[in-house]
Amino acid sequence: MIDIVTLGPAGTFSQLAADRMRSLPSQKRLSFYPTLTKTLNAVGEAAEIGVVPIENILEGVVSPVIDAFVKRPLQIIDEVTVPIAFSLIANQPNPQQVFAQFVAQGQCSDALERLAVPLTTTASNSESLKQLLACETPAAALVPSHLVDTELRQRLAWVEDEASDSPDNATRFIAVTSAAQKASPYDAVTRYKTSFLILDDADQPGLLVEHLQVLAAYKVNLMALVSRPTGRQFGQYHFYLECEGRLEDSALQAALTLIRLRTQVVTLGSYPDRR
Ligand SMILES: O=C(O)C(=O)C[C@]1(C(=O)O)C=C[C@@H](O)C=C1
Repeated sequence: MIDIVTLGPAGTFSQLAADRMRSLPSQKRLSFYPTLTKTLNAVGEAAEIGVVPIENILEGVVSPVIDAFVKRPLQIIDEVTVPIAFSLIANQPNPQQVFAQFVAQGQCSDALERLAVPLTTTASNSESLKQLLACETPAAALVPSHLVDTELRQRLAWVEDEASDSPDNATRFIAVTSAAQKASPYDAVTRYKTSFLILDDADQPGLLVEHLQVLAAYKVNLMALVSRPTGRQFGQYHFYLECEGRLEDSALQAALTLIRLRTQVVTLGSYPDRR
């Protein structure tokens, strides 16, 4: 039995993602951690694999995950995209506050604006439901629609389904293992992608352009480029990149070797492209 950690409590979209991640065995033991940082810290310690969100189609990258990679690089071994549907629910007719997870707030901004009550930020969407159920004063919560079953509906004052800003809302999740563990073997028919970090330790004019020109010269197709502040000085950034292909591909290898001459590159693994 393989041990997997993800964001809890049970019922998060992260749990759905762990259940749907193709390369993970169906026989697995899932443990839940209260925050994304704690989940990632448990990988390689309490569990072999972690499942975390990396990008939402409306909100962009999940910054705590990218920032955690800068501190401790893990290996991405697989990804899955999960459609995200939210319901806004209330325990009594006139809610005076609303519980909502920090990433979910940005995905349901219209519904929250219409409700116009103070927000209490939670660490996960299941936590928002838990807090609402424990609340005795009139309150609302933004919760995953798959958690609002018939029994819960009967206990609520009202339910607004389709609370996302877009019906196309979706989040991409990744499965990560500690760098010491080996990723699953490659096969010839699967399309792969590779993630890596370029760490800013030599800020100078044109540095990013030069790195991108190297990738272009070797015909490495970029799929994502995200900057995150280093937290040390304004204007200093780390970059998270995704590109087509595997680390073993000679073009990507050559490009990264050249980029490494100028700055620090941290590879985060090659894994199946499940778009
Ligand atoms: O709270 C959850 O249900 C999660 O799985 C976390 C998370 C995230 O942080 O991105 C995942 C998907 C949704 O986009 C919103 C929240």
